[in-house]
Parts: sequence; structure tokens; C-alpha cells
Amino acid sequence: MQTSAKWRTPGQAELQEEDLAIDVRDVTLSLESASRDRVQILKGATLAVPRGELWMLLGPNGCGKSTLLKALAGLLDHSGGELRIAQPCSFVFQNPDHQVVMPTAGADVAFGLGRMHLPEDEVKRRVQESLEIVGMGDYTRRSVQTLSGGQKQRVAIAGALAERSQVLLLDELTTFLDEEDQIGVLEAVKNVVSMQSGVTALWVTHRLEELPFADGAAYMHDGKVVMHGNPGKIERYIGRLQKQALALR
Ligand SMILES: Nc1ncnc2c1ncn2[C@@H]1O[C@H](COP(=O)(O)OP(=O)(O)OP(=O)(O)O)[C@@H](O)[C@H]1O
Repeated sequence: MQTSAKWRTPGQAELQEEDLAIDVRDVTLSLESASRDRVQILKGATLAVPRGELWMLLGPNGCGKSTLLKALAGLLDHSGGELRIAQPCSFVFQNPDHQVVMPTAGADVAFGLGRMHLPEDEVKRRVQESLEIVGMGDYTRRSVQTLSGGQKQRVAIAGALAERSQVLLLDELTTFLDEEDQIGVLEAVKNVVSMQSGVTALWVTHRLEELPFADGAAYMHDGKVVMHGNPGKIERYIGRLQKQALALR
């Protein structure tokens, strides 16, 4: 893939490419609709996320946030532009029941390590260390059936950490969680990013109250990132959009 030596985004210091965990430039992507027409979902999306930061991705329903996340995870192919992401990366879904599959929290984290053929001691060490980072260090032997939705999300994140993921792609994890669980997951991700040197997280959300946890944020509209920068800037931008919408009523 062709890339230039430097990548500058307004409001950010000049970044070298190696400082970025996610580098999306002018990406286009089309999907087939129910009527079998091709519909363009991403229309030139551009986003740069520095290594070791937690970024949030916001925008109205259907603007393409999940599609961009899936393209980053390699689950969808983009048709144009350039897309780079540090590897390995992991996608964590909204419904943890789709990814937490083993009977205990510890077994679930160990499950993903199976294909790496690591010595048993190393597996045990990684499982315990990863569960501790997400605040679940005392839950190694707990049945996953007894865990709340947010605790299962944290086990799924621990699984990604145990596999040494460099980037966590997190798709609306807190939508169906109560407030306590929501804060637990947010704090776990914040902890991951601050403790694990170089781990980056991109967090899709609709909840403005989550923005203060982020290091940076981007706002999408109609298949493009239309604003990015520090969380305060994005909050003010969304506030202006909301005021304009109310004035039109
Ligand atoms: N597999 C698919 N085939 C065709 N169209 C799709 C497919 N998946 C998503 N879309 C359409 O792509 C557009 C963007 O969807 P996407 O889920 O990326 O938006 P989003 O910003 O994440 O929305 P939300 O906040 O509601 O989750 C929507 O119009 C959606 O209907």
C-alpha cells in the first residue's frame, strides 16, 4: 500500500505513520441492499487514531460507524482509499453472549490462546494478568452464566488482551448495560489503554456522557468523518447540531 511519510490532521500534532494504530484515508465501501442494488455506505471516510489512545466514534444511526469498524477488522472489504491498522486487532461485539463461550471466565480467556501452543504456565499467567487489567482478577473460576452483561464484555476484552491485541474495536458495548456495568466496562477499557503500553481502542457509542473517558473522538455523518479532535470539541460540535435541529422544529 502506498503511504506518504507523514500524516497531519487538524488539531493534532504532526504524527509519524508509526505513531498511528489506525490510519484510514478516503475509504469507500459499498454493500448489497435487500433489493440487490449496491449501496455506498462509506463515502470517503478518513480517520487517524494515535497508538495508545482511547477514541470514540459517534454519529447518527446508519451513518456507517459499525461498517467502518468492520472494515477495520477485515470483516468487510473496502473498495477505495487506504486503510491500515496495527495487528493483531480484535473486534468486541455488543452482545457478549456471541463471544464468551466457555464455562468459566478463565477458560474463556484461555480458549483463544489454544491455537498459539503456549506453555501452560504462560497461558495461566496471561489469563490472570488480562483478567486483572479489566478488573476481573477474582473471577477466574467463576461460571460465565453468573456474570452480568458488562462483566462478560470485560472477559471478552481480557481474551483480546491475552492474545496481545494491539487494537480493540468496540462496537456499542454499553448500549444495553445498566449504569454500573457501563462504568465498569468504560473503566476497564480506560485501564487497558493506560496500562498496556501501546494498546489502542476505538469505541463506537451514542452516549455523550461517555466522551470524557476518551482521549479523542470523531463524528461521522453519511459515510464520512466530518469532525474529529479532543472530546470537548466533539461534544460542542454535537451540541451545536442538536441546537440547530431543535431550532428547525
Ligand atoms: N449487510 C448490509 N447490507 C446492506 N446494507 C447494510 C448492511 N449493513 C449495514 N447496512 C446499511 O449501512 C448503513 C450503515 O450501517 P451501520 O450499521 O454501519 O451504521 P451505524 O452508524 O453503525 O448505525 P447505528 O448507530 O444505528 O448502529 C445503514 O443504512 C445500514 O442499513
